[in-house]
Order: sequence, then C-alpha cells, then structure tokens
Amino acid sequence: MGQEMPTYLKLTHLRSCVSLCMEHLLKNVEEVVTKEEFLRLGGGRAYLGFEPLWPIHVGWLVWAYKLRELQEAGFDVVVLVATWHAWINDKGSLEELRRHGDEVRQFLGKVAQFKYVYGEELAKDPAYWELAVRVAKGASLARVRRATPVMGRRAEEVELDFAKLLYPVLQVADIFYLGVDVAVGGVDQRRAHMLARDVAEKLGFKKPVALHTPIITSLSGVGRMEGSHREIDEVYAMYKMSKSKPQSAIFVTDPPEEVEKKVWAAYCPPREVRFNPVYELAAYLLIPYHGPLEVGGRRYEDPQALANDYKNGDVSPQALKDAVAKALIDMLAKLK
Ligand SMILES: N[C@@H](Cc1ccc(O)cc1)C(=O)O
Repeated sequence: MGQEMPTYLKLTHLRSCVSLCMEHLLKNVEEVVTKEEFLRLGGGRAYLGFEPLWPIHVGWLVWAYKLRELQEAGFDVVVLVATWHAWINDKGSLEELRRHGDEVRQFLGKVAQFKYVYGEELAKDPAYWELAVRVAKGASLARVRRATPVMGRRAEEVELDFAKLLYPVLQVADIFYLGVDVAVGGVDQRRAHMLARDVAEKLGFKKPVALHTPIITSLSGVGRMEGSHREIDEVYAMYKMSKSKPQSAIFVTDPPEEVEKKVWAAYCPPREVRFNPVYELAAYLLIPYHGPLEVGGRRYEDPQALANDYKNGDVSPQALKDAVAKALIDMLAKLK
C-alpha cells in the first residue's frame, strides 16, 4: 500500500491535540462540572451573562479573557447583556441598563469581538416565556429560593419582591434558549448552573457544562468572615469585588494614581493567599493574561510558585503590592 500517513494527520493524534487544547482551557478555572463532559465537547456554544453596570471592575476581566480563550479555541461565544435580570435586581431602569450594557460592550471590544444578545431580545420572543414556564415547572420552590442571590444574602433572609424568584428561572431559560453547551461565570453562579443541569436532565434539554472562573475578593478583605458557616459560593458572593461597594473594587476606568492608591490600601495579609485580593489579582488576572510578574527581583510565570514564596515569607506584602500595582496599571493602559 501507499505511504504511511504522516503522524500529524492521524486521527488519534488530532484527537489528542484537541484534548490538549481543551485541557489548556481549564487553566485558571476554579471548577468545571464536569471535566469529562467538557473534554468530550471539543467545541460548541459558550455563554456568559452579566448585569450591565458601567464602569466594570477588573474582576470581570478574568472571565472576559477566559471567553476570549474559548473563542480562540473555536467555541461560539455569546454574551448576554442581562438587562432584565439587572432590572429585577433593582439596578436601574431598562433604558439605563441598556446604555450601561452598550458601554460595557464597547469596552469588552478591546478584549475580543464577542457576539452579544440583550435581555430584551429574549423577552420579546414568546418561545422564551414558554421555556421559562417549563423551567419553573421543573424546579422546586426550595431549589429556586436557594439559587436566588440578593446582594449576597440568601433569599430566605430578606423581604423580596416576587420577580427576584423569577431571576434564577430566567437565567436557566437563557441557557436553554441560547442552546448553550458551556455556561461560563464566576463561582457565584454555581447554583443557577447546577439548577440548569438538573432541570435539563429532568426536561430532556441539552445539559450545559458549567465552567467557573475564580472570583477576586473585595479590596477590603473578608472582615470577620461572618459567613464562615456558609457554603463557599455564598462566601465568594458576599466578599467579591463589587460595583455596589466602590471601595471594594478597582474599576477599569480608574486612573493609574487611583489604582496605585487602592492596591496600597488593600487588604493583603502576610503569608496568606486565601481571600487575599492582591495575590488573587496576580494569580488570576495578571500572570495568566498579562504575563510573568516581576516581584522583588524574581519572575513568576506560575501563580503556584508565587503562592509558595508568599506563604513562606520570601515575598512580602509590600513587594507584592508594588508589583501588582505596576502590572495592573500597565494592563489597563493597554485596554484604554
Ligand atoms: N447572575 C449573573 C448575571 C446573569 C444573568 C442572566 C444570565 O443568563 C446569566 C448571568 C450575575 O450575577 O451577575
């Protein structure tokens, strides 16, 4: 017979290239449910939704770059500008929120060209509401309650209008409506995504893989950790950088002096990397998406090496803050 096929064309070889690439996409990911399902996918539609509020803080860049990687790997990335969800969460009028969405979208255009869909487009399609009712029928009230975030508090703990309970139902309907294969979000989206997976199974819809990016802790830290009895995703939700707590966040619009001031004032306990926002900026954002970080004369290409040196005291909080402030200012300047 003819010549042996070159190795790089062999199907098995191609398969292992694809799975290598898929493995790479799991770097800087807090969790994936499930890894096997994700590796089996090899492509498809990935989506993320956000409540539009401009300006955004740098924590959003962590998922924006992950979406860019997914897109580069061949995924069809759709970003939902969740105007209705934000409205339900009392973030402003629909018109205001749409304008915020346009601003965010314009900014994200500097990271990558994603496809966008606005909440209104979904809401005007009767098929969307049909899906929403099916989802509501497929989920127990207790489960929906548990998946309802209200400013980081449990739905059981606060007075709320009924639309707030629709929020997770609509988020799940978004996933089915958009035909999502991979639902991307911070770890704080875990409950909505797990609900989507369970409802998908029950109703026979496509079951999305959940891909969760790490969350950057508030610059003011976690205080007395009043939520230590809570589940970890709730703790993340309570102590994340957030627009509603301006002192907790560095905004992409902050001028260099402001970034510097905020980093220097930030909570950064020595030898502790857990819930340390300065370390997290280095580990989840700067090293993965800006490049190696120079700290006190050493170059870190791997967040784990930095974590080790920080934990044993070889890297001081001052050295870390200095390096993070410089790199972050540089990263933001490139996104101007
Ligand atoms: N729940 C997300 C926003 C969101 C809304 C709708 C979705 O389909 C997805 C995500 C947040 O807290 O920011």
